[in-house]
Amino acid sequence: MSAISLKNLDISYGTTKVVQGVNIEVAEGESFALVGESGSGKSTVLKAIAGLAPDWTGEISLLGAPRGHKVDHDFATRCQMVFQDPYGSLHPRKSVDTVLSEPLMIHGLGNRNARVIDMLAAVGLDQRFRFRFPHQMSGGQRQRVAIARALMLEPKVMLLDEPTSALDVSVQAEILNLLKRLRREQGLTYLMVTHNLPVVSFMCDRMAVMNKGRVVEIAPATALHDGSFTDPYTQTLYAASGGNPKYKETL
Ligand SMILES: Nc1ncnc2c1ncn2[C@@H]1O[C@H](COP(=O)(O)OP(=O)(O)OP(=O)(O)O)[C@@H](O)[C@H]1O
Repeated sequence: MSAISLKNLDISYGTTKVVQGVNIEVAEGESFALVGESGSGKSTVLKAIAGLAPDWTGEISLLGAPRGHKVDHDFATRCQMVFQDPYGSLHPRKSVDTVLSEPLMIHGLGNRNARVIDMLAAVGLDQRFRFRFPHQMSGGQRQRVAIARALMLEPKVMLLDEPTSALDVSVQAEILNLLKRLRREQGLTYLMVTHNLPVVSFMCDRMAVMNKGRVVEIAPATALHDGSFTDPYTQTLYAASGGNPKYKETL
């Protein structure tokens, strides 16, 4: 069974179709990247899976269960999204404790204190961060909180939309290492949007390359070591990236 299955997915904003005929199967436990230039439709695919893009046709399934078009709370417990900008995704007037407790309150789940304490530790934040507000934290610390919030309901699938591109390079490496560790420890599946090929090389097993709303190639991330791509657009993208620079593993 696939963790994420997209079949003949078309997505429109109004009368404009921005994603066409996307077919992707992400295996359980896999880390899969969506890459491509700005405007190619990567984030829109994630939004449709998360229920944030209203106008889509085709099939979206998560762990074997099809997604409908309505808000689906059960879906939210299995799949969560982390956004690029931790400022935007955290409410400025809510403490970390509130931000982390909310998903459990919404879903009527107990043991909030224990779970908040555990998740802060899991994302490498000291317990004193529990009663801080977003403006009292660095960008990297805010992104750790956003990741902790996404994990509060113990989802199996994480949708990561450029989760490190708003951070400076050394902090990017810290967050990528954190995501890598969490995936291993919690058996997570990742679908990650990025335009950064070194991130794919470091984090992902496979990648789909998007151009103008379509998937033009699906390749193993190891193709980034030798440039063995078949599609001309992918080859151009790879050449423009200057080869295969790397992030350092710190675990
Ligand atoms: N809310 C919206 N309303 C109308 N058009 C939109 C909306 N959001 C995105 N689009 C359009 O859909 C297309 C795909 O956008 P999308 O954000 O998915 O691209 P992307 O590949 O993720 O780009 P980037 O890397 O810059 O985030 C673009 O042409 C964009 O202008």
